[in-house]
Order: sequence, then structure tokens, then C-alpha cells
Amino acid sequence: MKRVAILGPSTFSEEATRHFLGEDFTYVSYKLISEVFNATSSGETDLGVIPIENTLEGSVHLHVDWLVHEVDLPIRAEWVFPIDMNLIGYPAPEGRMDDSNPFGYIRKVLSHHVVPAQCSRFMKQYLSGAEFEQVSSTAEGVRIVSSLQDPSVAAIGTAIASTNYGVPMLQKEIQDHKDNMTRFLLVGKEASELKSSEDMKTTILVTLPEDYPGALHQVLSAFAWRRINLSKIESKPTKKKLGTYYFYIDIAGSLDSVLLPSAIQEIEAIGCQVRILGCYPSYPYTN
Ligand SMILES: O=C(O)C(=O)C[C@]1(C(=O)O)C=C[C@@H](O)C=C1
Repeated sequence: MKRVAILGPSTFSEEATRHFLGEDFTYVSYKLISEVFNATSSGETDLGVIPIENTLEGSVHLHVDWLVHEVDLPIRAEWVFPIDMNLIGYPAPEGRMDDSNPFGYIRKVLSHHVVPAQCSRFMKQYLSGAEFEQVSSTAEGVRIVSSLQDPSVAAIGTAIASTNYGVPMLQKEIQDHKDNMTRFLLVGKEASELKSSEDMKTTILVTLPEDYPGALHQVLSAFAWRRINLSKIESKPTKKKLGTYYFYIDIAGSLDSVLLPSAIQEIEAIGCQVRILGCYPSYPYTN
């Protein structure tokens, strides 16, 4: 069975990956996302799972940076998964009940760094008196809460973590929007057989030769006149020189199509550097 590195256990990454890949894979949990990248890069696992973008938070920049700067791992698939955030902790101690704020006794909240942006309304309303402490995953927060057994310390994470670590669920679905989704990437050195998808995507990085007027327009027009749809474009610092950027571009379409390779050739012909991060099937969420 192929081995898949995930941030875990009892995380959103684990839930999302089991839902997408099923049980024909061996899941190997790592505490840090850097370990997920390194395990996949070194061959300790065949594949790795990277949360890359969220409806409420946008790109997870740290993970994009790793994908671009630290490893050479092609993207093999992407899928989206609904994310329901839950407040997990112990009930208010006797005498600490406050009718105006049922969670006013919580002084510290532990979770992954992307979580406050996904639960900002709830946190503002009920947890404004609590300090937020970043931990390596949502599940790690729940694990620490279970070891402390202190009602003033709570976590935000998955329903599975609440069950597995035996810490009560204080409030379900505290994310800002009901339809909160995270997009996950499957990365790996070798292609894997996956269920078929009607949608193919290609991700490229484009570095402009120099900063001149209309450079980005020229790049975009190579796609526009061929009627190639871009689903995402983000400028990111090259990390080599202040004020220099590359563009991270998600393209709807496959490298096997007639038009996309010629669009890439055109961009290269105007002096841009193009790096292909992957050409892969994309899966919408299905229940
Ligand atoms: O900490 C977790 O549970 C994760 O799987 C990580 C992660 C992320 O990095 O975006 C995955 C999905 C949610 O958006 C929140 C956290």
C-alpha cells in the first residue's frame, strides 16, 4: 500500500484525506507540516497532503513557500473539503458561570495559525478575553488541552479530536461561514492512480525578466487570446531581492491540451522563466 504523509492525527488534513483517498493507503501522521514535506521528499512516504487554501483565510502562505522554495514535489491532485471548526474544552468550573458570555471563563485558546481567520466572529464575541496560542495543528491543541485538564484552556479543532482525546465539545461549527472549505494538494515524486476527474488543472510559477510596464499584461494576454481560464493568480516575493516577485498561477486545463503548451512557450519567448508545479486532476467536494 502507498504511504501518505499527513499532518495529524485527528486533524482536518486526516479527515479530508481519508474522505478523498479512502482506506487503500497507509496514512503516516507527522506533527509538523515541514515533516510532511520532508518525508515525501526523502521517499519515507510516497505522497504528502498539503492544505493550501481556505475560503475565509485565502492561501496558506507558509505551505505555498515550502512547495515553491524548499522541495521539488509535483502536485498530483487537488480536492476541497468542508471545514467545521469546533470549540473543544472543559465546562465552566462551579461559580464561574457568566450569563453574558458562556465562554468567558476561557483564558487561552490553542489552535493552528489559520484558525483565527476562519472563526473571527465567534472569537471576537466569546473569546475576546482569551489569549490565542499557535500550535502545530488543531489536533495538537486538543491534545494539550486534554493533558492540562484545565477549563481555562480550550482548543479549536475537529470533532474527531474531541472524541479521540476525550475532551468535550463546547460549541459546534464556530466558523464564520457555514460553507467554509479548504483546498488540499496531494504531492509526490511519482504519479499515483486516482479516480478519474473531468477537470484538469496546471499550476505554474512565472518570473518576469524585469519589472517593465505591461509585463504582466503580456503574460496574461498569452492566456486571454487563447481563451484559457486562470482560476488563481497571486504575486509572491522571490525571496532573493526586495521588490521582486513571481506569479503563482492556477490554470484550468491540461498540459496535454493543444493551447496551453503554446501559451507557455509564448511567455518564455518574452523572457519569462516558467516552472511547472504540476498538471493534475481537480475534484470538487462530493458527499
Ligand atoms: O490543523 C489541522 O487540523 C490541519 O489539518 C491544518 C489546516 C490548515 O493548515 O489549513 C487544515 C484545514 C483547516 O483549514 C485548518 C487547518
